[in-house]
Amino acid sequence: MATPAAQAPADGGTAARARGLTKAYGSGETAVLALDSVDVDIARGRFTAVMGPSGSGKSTLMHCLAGLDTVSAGQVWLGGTEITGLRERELTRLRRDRIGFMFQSFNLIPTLNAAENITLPMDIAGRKPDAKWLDQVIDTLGLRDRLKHRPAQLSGGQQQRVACARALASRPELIFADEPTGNLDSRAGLEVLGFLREAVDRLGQTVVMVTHDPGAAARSDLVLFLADGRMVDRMEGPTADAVLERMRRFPGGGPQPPGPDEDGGSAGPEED
Ligand SMILES: Nc1ncnc2c1ncn2[C@@H]1O[C@H](COP(=O)(O)OP(=O)(O)OP(=O)(O)O)[C@@H](O)[C@H]1O
Repeated sequence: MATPAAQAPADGGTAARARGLTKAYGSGETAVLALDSVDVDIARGRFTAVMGPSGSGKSTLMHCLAGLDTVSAGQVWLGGTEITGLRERELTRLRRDRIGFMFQSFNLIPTLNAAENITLPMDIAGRKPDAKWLDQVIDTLGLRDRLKHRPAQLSGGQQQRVACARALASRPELIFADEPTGNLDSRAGLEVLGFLREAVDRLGQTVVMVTHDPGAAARSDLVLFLADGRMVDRMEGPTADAVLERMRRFPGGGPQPPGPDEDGGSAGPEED
């Protein structure tokens, strides 16, 4: 089926929307259909997790929703703006002004201190941060006494908190977090998830997080499940056990939880 026409895009309650989103890599015999006609609505002011087996298309979905990758077919809107079809220059500006990013590797600049890292994207854009908002973000993330520290002088969890503050600094319409706890031990990971949760609950932000960790997904409001490039299920009000159980039903056995004696076993029964 052809993708639907560019009709009324996002309503007030939708931060991002995709219709018929299709992404193929390569061509001919080596072509991979990473996303196969995905329809998705990301609700404003909510914390949405994206899960699925390895290779199911989670990162590709995030990249296409964030305008980091082109689509093969279908349409994507950020708020009321259709981003499919925008030129690279417009996309760069849109990403800079309207989206915040957090990655597994914190991507901080080693020579800048925490405060400078937090405001760097805005500095590059020539925009002045809203001082009141920035104060609120810094206090929410507990970074007040770390602002003069450079990344090497911070723990992994603190570095990810700085990355979180950087993503929040411009008060973006949408924050994309790709495995934000992937490089953290379980305690620091839980802390960062707590801050993302607070960013949604206290600061009214919208977060989309790709994760392999059922415990992390349990902090979200809604889990979307991808398999073979298709949106196959959704779970409101997830618990770690329910997510783990759902993942186990995928062929191949679901997520890759850490080993029993490693940190990060947040899929355990104590976690919720
Ligand atoms: N640049 C690329 N070139 C070719 N194939 C790609 C490329 N990026 C992703 N793919 C393929 O697209 C499919 C989806 O990949 P994607 O990284 O989105 O999955 P994922 O669910 O995020 O996986 P993981 O959980 O392992 O990170 C996979 O089969 C992958 O091999």
